[in-house]
Amino acid sequence: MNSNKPTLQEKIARLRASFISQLPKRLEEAQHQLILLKADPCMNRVAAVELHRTFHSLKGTGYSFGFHELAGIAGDAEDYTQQLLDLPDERTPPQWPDRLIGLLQELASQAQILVYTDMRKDQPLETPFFEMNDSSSDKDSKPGACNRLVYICDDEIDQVTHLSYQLRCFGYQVEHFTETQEFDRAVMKKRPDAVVMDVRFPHGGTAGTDALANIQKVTGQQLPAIVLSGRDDFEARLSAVRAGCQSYFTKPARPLELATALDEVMEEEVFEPYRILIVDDEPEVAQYHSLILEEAGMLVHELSQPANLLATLQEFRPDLVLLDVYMPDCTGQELSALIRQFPEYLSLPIVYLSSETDRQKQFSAMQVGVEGFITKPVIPEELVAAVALRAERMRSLRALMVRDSLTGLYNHTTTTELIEGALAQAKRKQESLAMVMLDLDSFKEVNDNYGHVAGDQVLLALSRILRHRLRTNDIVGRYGGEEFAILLKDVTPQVAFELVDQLREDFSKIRFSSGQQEFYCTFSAGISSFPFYLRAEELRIAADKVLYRAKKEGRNQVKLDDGNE
Ligand SMILES: Nc1nc2c(ncn2[C@@H]2O[C@H](COP(=O)(O)OP(=O)(O)OP(=O)(O)O)[C@@H](O)[C@H]2O)c(=O)[nH]1
Repeated sequence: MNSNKPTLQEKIARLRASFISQLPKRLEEAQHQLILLKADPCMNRVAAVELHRTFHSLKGTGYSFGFHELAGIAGDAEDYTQQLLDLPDERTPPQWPDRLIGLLQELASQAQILVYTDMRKDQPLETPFFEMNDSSSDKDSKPGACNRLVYICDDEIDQVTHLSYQLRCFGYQVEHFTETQEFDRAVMKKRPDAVVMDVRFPHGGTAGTDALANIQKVTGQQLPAIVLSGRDDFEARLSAVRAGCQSYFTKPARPLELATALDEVMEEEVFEPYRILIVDDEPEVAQYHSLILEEAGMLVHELSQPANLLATLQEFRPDLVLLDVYMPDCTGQELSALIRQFPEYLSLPIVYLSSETDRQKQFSAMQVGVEGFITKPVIPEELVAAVALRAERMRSLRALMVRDSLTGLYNHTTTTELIEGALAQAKRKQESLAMVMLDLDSFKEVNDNYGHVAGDQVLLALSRILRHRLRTNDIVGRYGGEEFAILLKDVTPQVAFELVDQLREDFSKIRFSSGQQEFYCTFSAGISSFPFYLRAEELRIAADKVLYRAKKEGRNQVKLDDGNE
């Protein structure tokens, strides 16, 4: 029996994901139709009708799935194509190809944003009896808003006040309690995203961890929690394990370490299922393996017709392919070789799932760049483990292509592409944008005085602040070594200035440590804006120029471009 039957929400989520994955292909087709259209001086009506249909379908499906931005552009394109179709040939305006090319470019930018967003999308939390914490929607709407809610429970008021202050600098919304009873009441009223709990309280040596264990017992749900305690003995640590706490820190608190641990416990709740493609000509066999993997939380697509493989790869975007070796139309070996003909699938893990036990035949079948061989009948746990391990590696590899490995922010190339896309969108919506170039001050000295590892901690802390304090639809990238590029959407230059200046102030108060030494760090930033500058490169140069001025005038400051540089 399949206990993992997808809910309606999950089915819709799958359909949305599939729509997103198909977008590049659809837009490619539209581009092809446009080329045909352009090639004919009298406008090829057949291609125009086809193009109209494509825009129409993108609009309809886009709205159905809630992609209003994309659907809006497709709607404009549809209207414009309809106007062209309604005109007699001799009255077609000369600028029509440019207008359509522009709209198509906007659609491509929008599609790119959706694809990236889809790669980093979170699953909603299931909190049936707690009041839903709606702070994430704040984050999307208000520039610079704090987001994730952390409860700190500790009876040492000085510790708590200082730690709350530092964690707020990292972008958490923090509430603190000095008594466990007060903490209990707050949790039942509003579930936090994570908890920092002390162990010892005046009324009990392990009263803090006991309170957490009790909440779990009463509600049946585990709160993501870490311990920060003055105790460092076996009993205290064991009580933390029993209360389900993921990390244990001893006082004094090191805010960056705690922020990192908090991120980890919160991220554990985010799970995007591995996407597995099973190619097997026997549907029942495919279904059986599919059930095992689905039971382990994976998303599985079964394919019995190898001829549909390429289309399926493109649409389903699997993290791994499980291939039967012997099929009537072609062999697994041939299919693997075919997959490897495409550069984009060179790193896609392929694993054979076959009843072939002859080691020699297995070995020769793997010569075409196949990762592994699992023999039927499978042991379910082994199948799940082998697939999960390889799929995870594929995920990490994909992330590497888009993100900077140290900070997890977008890398230089991705940042530049996303900024171009956002600019096209702002032009269409006639919204303002702010571009921020941000650079750590005297960072060489930090490395020289406290070591490269400490320098990396500073980079991590700054990226964490940027990620948490900016809205999810803002673009934050690591542009170079100690330089960051940020694009703030739909903000006036003044609002952008105030926001970045507040970040600067908060960041300057974060206490870093390296061995016994403690130090603080600052950054300088330059801001330029659209529509004052119309092109991405102009925006960057202008922001860079004022950043240079901020450095020259003493660092630890933000400068706003006024067009006079
Ligand atoms: N720890 C660490 N340091 C890095 C990384 N990338 C670049 N850096 C260092 O960043 C420093 C940048 O130094 P400079 O360009 O001289 O600038 P600065 O010392 O920050 O001085 P100003 O920008 O003028 O305030 C160099 O020492 C680089 O080695 C990294 O990933 N980790």
